[in-house]
This record gives sequence, C-alpha cells and structure tokens, in this order.
Amino acid sequence: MQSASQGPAAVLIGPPGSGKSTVGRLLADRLGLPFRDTDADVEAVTGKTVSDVFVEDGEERFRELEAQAVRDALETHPGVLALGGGAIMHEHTQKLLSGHRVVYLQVGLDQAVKRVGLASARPLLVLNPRSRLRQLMEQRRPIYEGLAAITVATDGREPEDVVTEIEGAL
Ligand SMILES: Nc1ncnc2c1ncn2[C@@H]1O[C@H](COP(=O)(O)OP(=O)(O)O)[C@@H](O)[C@H]1O
Ligand SMILES: O=C(O)C1=C[C@@H](OP(=O)(O)O)[C@@H](O)[C@H](O)C1
Ligand SMILES: [Mg+2]
Repeated sequence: MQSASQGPAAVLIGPPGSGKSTVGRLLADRLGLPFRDTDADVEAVTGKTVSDVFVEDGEERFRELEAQAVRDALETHPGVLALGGGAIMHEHTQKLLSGHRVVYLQVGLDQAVKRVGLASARPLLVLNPRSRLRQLMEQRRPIYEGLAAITVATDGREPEDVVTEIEGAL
C-alpha cells in the first residue's frame, strides 16, 4: 500500500448499490483497519435512521449532517471510509476529497437496481427506483469520475473480488 501522510486508507464513492458499504467493510477487515460509513455516522449523531432524517428533517438537513460526517472522518479516520452515494454532490466535500485515496465503485443500472432491491430502504429510491437511479447515476457519473484515483468495475463480481482489486491498486 502507498504511504499517506494522513487521512483514510481508502474512501469509497459510487452510486447506491455499487457496494461501498459492503466492500468497504470487507476491505477494512482485509487491511486490519477500522471501517466507517457516513450514513452510520449520521444515524449515530441524530439517533435516527437515514430514512427518518429525510422524512422528518428533509434532504437538505441530511446533506448538512452528511457533509459534517465526511469532514470529520477525512480528518480523523485512519481506516476505510464509505460515503453515501450523494455525498459527492456537496461542493466543499468535492474539494476536501482531492488528494485522498478515492476509490470509485462502478455499477451498471441493471445490477444497481437488483442490489438496491435487496438492501434496506433508501429514501430517494422509494418511488420508481429504476428511473430515479438512472437519473442519479447520469447526473453524478462525471463527478465520480473526476474524483476517482482508482476506478473498479463491480458488475458480475463478488465483493471479495472487488476488494482484491482495490487492495492491489492501493
Ligand atoms: N459485488 C457485489 N455483487 C453482488 N451483490 C453486491 C455486491 N456488492 C454489494 N452487493 C449487495 O448489494 C446491496 C447493496 O450494497 P451496499 O454495500 O449497501 O451498497 P452501497 O453502500 O454502495 O449503496 C447489498 O445487499 C450487498 O450485499
Ligand atoms: O445516493 C444518495 O443520495 C443516498 C445514498 C444512500 O447511501 P448508499 O449510497 O450507501 O446507498 C444514503 O446516503 C441516502 O439514502 C442517500
Ligand atoms: Mg452504503
């Protein structure tokens, strides 16, 4: 692994269903480092689920809390950090990410729809998950690409295999 002066060993970005939370935890285990997920941080700070924060406080408030969680983690977390899929839309977060080991997990629309269907509720994808996902992925793709230091395709691959590729690239 490359040595870094500071910051997380890897920061995972990508759309919902790309596997950031799953692959991030496995990568941290593999590296023997702690794992952190900004969605879990927001839940810990608010004492609510991400869905409840969206419904009760609104998306704007969620984005503020998320940006704060990213800022804290980039300063203090030495392990693997998974961001929520939309965290990179925040302009200050984009600036903060430059210089970090940002790993972009790519996923195609079909796979993302399948994976999200299997996972817990995502408030943005409750209605019309396929068309919402397509819209989010098209809007965000240039940003994910622009921030990525390492890009890994995940379609048709097991999480363990994705982890092995990231480990080799770090
Ligand atoms: N490479 C993969 N192949 C198959 N299923 C996956 C893969 N990566 C993640 N999953 C599954 O997809 C769902 C969403 O994964 P998750 O890690 O929550 O994604 P994200 O955090 O990027 O939204 C979970 O059920 C997870 O087990
Ligand atoms: O893409 C998004 O805007 C979101 C993605 C979710 O995280 P995952 O990408 O881990 O699903 C979560 O932060 C929230 O539901 C909003
Ligand atoms: Mg996640």
